[in-house]
Amino acid sequence: MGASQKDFESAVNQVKLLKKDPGNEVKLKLYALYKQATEGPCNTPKPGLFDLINKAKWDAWNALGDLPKETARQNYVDLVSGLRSSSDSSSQVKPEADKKQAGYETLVITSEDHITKIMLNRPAKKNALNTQMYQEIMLALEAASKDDSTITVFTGSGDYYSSGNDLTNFTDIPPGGVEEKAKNGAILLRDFVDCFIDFPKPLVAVVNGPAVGISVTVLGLFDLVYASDRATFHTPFSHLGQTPEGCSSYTFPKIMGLAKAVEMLIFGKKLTAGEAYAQGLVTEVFPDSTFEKEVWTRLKAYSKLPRNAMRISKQIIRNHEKEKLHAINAEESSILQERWLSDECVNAVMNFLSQKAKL
Ligand SMILES: CCCCC/C=C/C(=O)SCCNC(=O)CCNC(=O)[C@H](O)C(C)(C)COP(=O)(O)OP(=O)(O)OC[C@H]1O[C@@H](n2cnc3c(N)ncnc32)[C@H](O)[C@@H]1OP(=O)(O)O
Repeated sequence: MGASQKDFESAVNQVKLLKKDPGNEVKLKLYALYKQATEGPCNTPKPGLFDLINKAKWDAWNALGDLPKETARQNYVDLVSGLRSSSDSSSQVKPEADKKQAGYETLVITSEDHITKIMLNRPAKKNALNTQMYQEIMLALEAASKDDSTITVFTGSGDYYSSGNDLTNFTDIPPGGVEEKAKNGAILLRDFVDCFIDFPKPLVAVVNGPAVGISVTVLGLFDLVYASDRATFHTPFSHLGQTPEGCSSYTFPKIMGLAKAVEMLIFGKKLTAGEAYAQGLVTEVFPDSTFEKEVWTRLKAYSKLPRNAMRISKQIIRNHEKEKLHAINAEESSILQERWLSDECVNAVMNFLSQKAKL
């Protein structure tokens, strides 16, 4: 028998009493199930691109399609019951969690010296970007665009900057099947890259180690890229049956010339930090032993420069390309939507996952 209206109302009240913040992804699920259970299928207009929070909520609700109200009610009650037991058994907060700005699970965000630092924080997975991390980065960029920092910095925790798209993202197939998965992936990719195209303040990448895939391609949209001499830059798209994203099909030829861009984007040549510097993708390379110290000293000095002058200069430098970049992003995302359904891509991802499977 399904959950009664009383069970549902009691679950709604229990959510307010949870000891531990369940994180954005779970909150979105709760929101979507609540709306579906009380109002049925999503019936409101899609919020605008920059209304990130309401758009994330709308996407979550809309993704439930025609799920019956009774099933949504039951799923809501089950989800809350799971949260209650995990909240009760883990009320001892880990020290690491204390440091993180509330609401983020895959990032550590700090603000100091007028610098907002967004640190990718899944070191055990080489900071691979899972769906939650893409969403949290979009929220973090929106918040950073409005806070009182002058510059925003991305970096990675652990030995990698980022290993790119989390290939296990491909395994979580929704009820609508692989076509729906590919469609959702293309929407996520497009929204994600749009946030970088539109980011109004100077954006800096502190590339502390190897970078792969989308963590490399979006560097073409950053204003400064500082790299440790341990960093490498790798875009193995053909190996994965995939194609370039992050506007790199446009920015890379522009930055490094067609020949070198082709070597990276079609043939998957991995660049050292020195090579990436020589080709204009990296602003400056530092010895790993002094990387953090040198880079942060530099950035702290830059962060004292007048905020508005920097923002307006960025606008002048970047604005005339914005429309073009949005169009390129849309095109790259829609090509990838097709690619993700191809045998070439499916086989490459299966190959990675089966090699890594602990059998
Ligand atoms: C929705 C938007 C989509 C946008 C399109 C984006 C495209 C891209 O970004 S394409 C690039 C995708 N990335 C890759 O192909 C890299 C895959 N990973 C690797 O090749 C290797 O893991 C490595 C070279 C990055 C590191 O190798 P190694 O030093 O041997 O370390 P491990 O392989 O043992 O990694 C430790 C741990 O992390 C997991 N992991 C690392 N990267 C990924 C990843 N990209 N996706 C999923 N999982 C990843 C790895 O599986 C290990 O996990 P455990 O076995 O559970 O410890």
